[in-house]
Amino acid sequence: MSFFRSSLFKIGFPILLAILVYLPNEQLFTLLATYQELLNALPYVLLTLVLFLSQPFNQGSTGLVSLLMLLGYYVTQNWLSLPIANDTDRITFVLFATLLPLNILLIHLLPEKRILSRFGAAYCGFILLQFLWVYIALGQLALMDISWLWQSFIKPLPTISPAPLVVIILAFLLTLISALLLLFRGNNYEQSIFIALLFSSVLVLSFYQPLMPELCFSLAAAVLLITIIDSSHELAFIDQLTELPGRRALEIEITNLSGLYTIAMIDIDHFKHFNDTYGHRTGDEVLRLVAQLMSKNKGKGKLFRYGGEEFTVLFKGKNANQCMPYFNSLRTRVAEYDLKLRNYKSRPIRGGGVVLKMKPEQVEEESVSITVSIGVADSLSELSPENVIQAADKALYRAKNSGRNKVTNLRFA
Ligand SMILES: Nc1nc2c(ncn2[C@@H]2O[C@H](COP(=O)(O)OP(=O)(O)OP(=O)(O)O)[C@@H](O)[C@H]2O)c(=O)[nH]1
Repeated sequence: MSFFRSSLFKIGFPILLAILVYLPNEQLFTLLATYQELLNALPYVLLTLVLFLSQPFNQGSTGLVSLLMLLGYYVTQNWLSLPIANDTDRITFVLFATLLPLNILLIHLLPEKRILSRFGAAYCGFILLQFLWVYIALGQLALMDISWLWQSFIKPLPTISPAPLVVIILAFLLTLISALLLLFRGNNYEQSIFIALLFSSVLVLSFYQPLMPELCFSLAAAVLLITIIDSSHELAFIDQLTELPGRRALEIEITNLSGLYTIAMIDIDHFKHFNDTYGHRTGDEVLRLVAQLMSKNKGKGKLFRYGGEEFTVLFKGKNANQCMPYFNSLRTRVAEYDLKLRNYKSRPIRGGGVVLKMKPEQVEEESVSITVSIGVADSLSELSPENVIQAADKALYRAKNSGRNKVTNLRFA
């Protein structure tokens, strides 16, 4: 699951789709041509769906992206019908191919606010102004001889696109910028911007290929839809701090449990003391680190953040006895991990790993060790998953009372 949430996948998957669309495939085009009317309507349907979903799911930027894509698709269907023959058509295409990617990239600078708000109304006004400007500019240009433009620096690429090379390069450059932002910051709305820019660029590059607007806008909308659903799922079920599935995910998981399974409750020892000594922020980093350590050493178990400094591991198809080696090794790995706290008192706030921007001589290092207590129970002696969790909790209590840094199973205690 973490691979599908990685920036690499979020960038790689849309690129793969974009390449597939770009590669000419006669048979596919012939097949799709028979569904022309359906294909014409598909981007409108999908993008409107994304636009509406962005409101309750609080994904304002994705809403803005879908609004721009809707308008972009409308322009391709009504203002840019092929063949693009005269100067006005060409300049319309150049304006479309420049303004759409620029407006999409601009969303990076805007606040993440819902469309149905004063902000959304102001944004719609801003877009309307651009349409007005384009309308007036096109009217003026129609009265002038602008043929010289095509001979000089904005020469269109004759066979593949009505856009000049410089506009195509601009579109891909903006896509690259958004890919880098997505790679280094990884926010969900950045993925929406990247998807829209990528498919707009492919469209600008290959506008003369059959069904390109329909395919590019439909695919962009489909990936946006997946993104919006996935980020809502993430918000609901994934713990933001540790990036592990949270308590709600566990609750849903246990409603589907049956047969043989083992549940372990894992609690970091003396974490209150740790927080009091090193501060809450360092405590957060430690929680994240312990989560990573446990993810690497959980065997085939499924790990959840139960809440606070407590985690849960679920093993399906195994009894407690069979799982004990995993839990013992997990406990040992955490206890043996040499946790280095670097200048924790003056550490700046961070988003991911430990960030230090200090001269080496200013860095103070302190080694601390963290231990965990683990309580284990299985479905062999309990009636329901809730009972198994309660039994694991009791076992954890026993582990704490018998000195901590222990794995306890009440059946064998
Ligand atoms: N930094 C940080 N602290 C948290 C978080 N959630 C819970 N805590 C802290 O975890 C501590 C839990 O303390 P206790 O329940 O008393 O347990 P403990 O100190 O670990 O002691 P034992 O469990 O008995 O070993 C409290 O200080 C909470 O504030 C979190 O997300 N971040």
